[in-house]
Amino acid sequence: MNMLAPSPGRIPLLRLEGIGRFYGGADLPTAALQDVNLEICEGEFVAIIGPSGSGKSTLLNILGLLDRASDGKYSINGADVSRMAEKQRDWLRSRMFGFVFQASHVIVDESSARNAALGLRVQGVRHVERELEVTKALLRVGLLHRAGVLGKNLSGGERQRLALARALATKPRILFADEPTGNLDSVNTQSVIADLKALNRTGVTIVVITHDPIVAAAADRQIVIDDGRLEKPEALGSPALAAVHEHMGGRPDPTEALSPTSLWRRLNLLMDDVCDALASLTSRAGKALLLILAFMLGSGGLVASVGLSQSASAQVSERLAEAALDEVQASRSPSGVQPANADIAALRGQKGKIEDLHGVVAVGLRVELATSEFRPTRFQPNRGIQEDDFAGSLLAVDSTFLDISQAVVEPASALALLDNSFGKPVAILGHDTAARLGIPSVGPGQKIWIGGQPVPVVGIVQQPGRNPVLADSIILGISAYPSTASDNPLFVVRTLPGFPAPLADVIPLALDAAHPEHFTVNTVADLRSLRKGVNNDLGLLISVISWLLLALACLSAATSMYLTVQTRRSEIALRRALGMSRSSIGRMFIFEGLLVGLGGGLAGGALGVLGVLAFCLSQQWTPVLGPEAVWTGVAAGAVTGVLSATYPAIAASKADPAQAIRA
Ligand SMILES: Nc1ncnc2c1ncn2[C@@H]1O[C@H](COP(=O)(O)OP(=O)(O)OP(=O)(O)O)[C@@H](O)[C@H]1O
Repeated sequence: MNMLAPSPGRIPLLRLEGIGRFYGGADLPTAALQDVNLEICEGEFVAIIGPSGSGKSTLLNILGLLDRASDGKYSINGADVSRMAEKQRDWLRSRMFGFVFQASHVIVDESSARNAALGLRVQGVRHVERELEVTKALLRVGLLHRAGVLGKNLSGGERQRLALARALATKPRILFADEPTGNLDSVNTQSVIADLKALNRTGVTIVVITHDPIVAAAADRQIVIDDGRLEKPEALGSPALAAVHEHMGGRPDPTEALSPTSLWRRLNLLMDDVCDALASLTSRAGKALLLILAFMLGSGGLVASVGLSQSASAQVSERLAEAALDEVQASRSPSGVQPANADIAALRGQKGKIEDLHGVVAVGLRVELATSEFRPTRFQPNRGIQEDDFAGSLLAVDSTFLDISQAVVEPASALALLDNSFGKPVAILGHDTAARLGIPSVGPGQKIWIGGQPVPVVGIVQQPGRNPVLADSIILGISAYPSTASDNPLFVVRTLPGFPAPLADVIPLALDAAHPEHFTVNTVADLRSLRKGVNNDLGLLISVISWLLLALACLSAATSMYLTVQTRRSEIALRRALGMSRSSIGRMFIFEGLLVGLGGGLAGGALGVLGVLAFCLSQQWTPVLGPEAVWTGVAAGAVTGVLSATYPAIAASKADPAQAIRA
């Protein structure tokens, strides 16, 4: 039967007056709908039919508040919803409407039960109630046994029934169905028709778009649309309807139901957003893990770098604190007169002058030689053996210098050779250097080459004491060192406790009474300020690198999330269609970013702490890692996670449901 006019005695639930929908610019508009007048009453089963491109989906989208008309007025239960705010339209969709779309939109990575609960979740229904309603709805469409199956593993017919269950669960007043039997065989088609009819018998208004004559015939009324116009335009406001309105005592405003959202409901919705974000991440576990890894590297690097610089700083402080009480270092001022090759006798003379001063315990001598000039090698040069350049320090020292440094040298007898090696140079290796050169212990015939000359290795520094540089040095005896004019000898003076400051003034005078300015004396206090400077520079460098790592993690996560938003367009459209607000969609993605960032931050924090512990253990340092370093890592992960999700979240919340649902 073809009933173009509403049956008398029914309530006009939906009313379109002069509705037009135009696409394209103002200069060349394309009309998808023109001057549509239509009334649909409560409890009706209406089929909208017409050729392809005639405007059926456009009409359904306007009726379902997924799209806004360009012209005319749309009222629901008498209230004009054409200019209604987006939030109120979302609310009406979630409370009054159910949707079954042509492509049987379901969230493919979520279970049937979660899919069926989506509308209830948007309504803010509590979990216990939700489970009950979902069970009832799945039972009704015969899908309860498939409750745990993922959407992607359902057949076309099952997906269509799942979409129906999702709509049924919310107990809608109106069900909009766009080609609900489009992809189904005749058995499934009959089953969907039976479901729709049964639903209609319970009082639900049904508006269905269909090409299928069997579905159209099942409806009470067929509305034919062609080229954007109703084939038989309806006269609005029939006397029968006016009487009904009068009987109802005016037109109830559906917005009356928009009660202020309670705090409890808000919290509930927020928790749901977090659960959605979690579910979405766990259903794409591989991708989520990669993102977490990116944030983990960034924040782990940050925690490790903060911890390592703190530990290194503490290590240096410890050594300086030891030295501060009883050590000064004297050297020629840069402006001082450069002598001809500093001969060893002259140096010993100067050393003696310092030793004679009151408060001096011992004086060590050290000259740093240029490795570029002396080119230390393990094997004889020019014999075709390729060796890396030596990266440590090449020092010429006397035994007192090593004593003052509290270095442990094995064998101890090697120390004496430093001061007198019978005119031939000898070398002691720092233990790192020895390991690198493949000389684990001292033995007959062990030698290295310096300046093209063989130099026997007579000892190994097992512990560098106060002077960590010694571990990575080649130490020559000062008695036979090849002095050059560019050398600047350093006198390291061990003093009685408390004497560094007065000796700092006296030593230059003792060395050259006429020109004390030719000598500079550093107390360890001076070195402290130097250390501070070095630490600041080092800390800055490390934190710049770590923030750079985090920024990269943020960028890669933002790109990945943006791509995810694109692939989830139909899911986003579905959520919007079911009444989820734009802000809720945005929040869901922000929470995804937050969770990924937090996960990465926590894992990175743990990794950073372990890294610092392992490094400090290997260096025999005391690890120093304040809790703020760990929290910085976690907070950095969380903040960058949210930042990375911001643009994708905005893009997701702006998605137009009417457009995306067609995809
Ligand atoms: N976003 C859009 N921009 C431009 N034109 C559009 C847009 N959406 C729909 N149209 C046009 O509006 C007209 C009506 O489209 P609509 O999808 O409503 O038709 P339909 O009857 O549902 O078609 P079908 O049965 O093939 O799904 C068509 O000519 C279509 O090309």
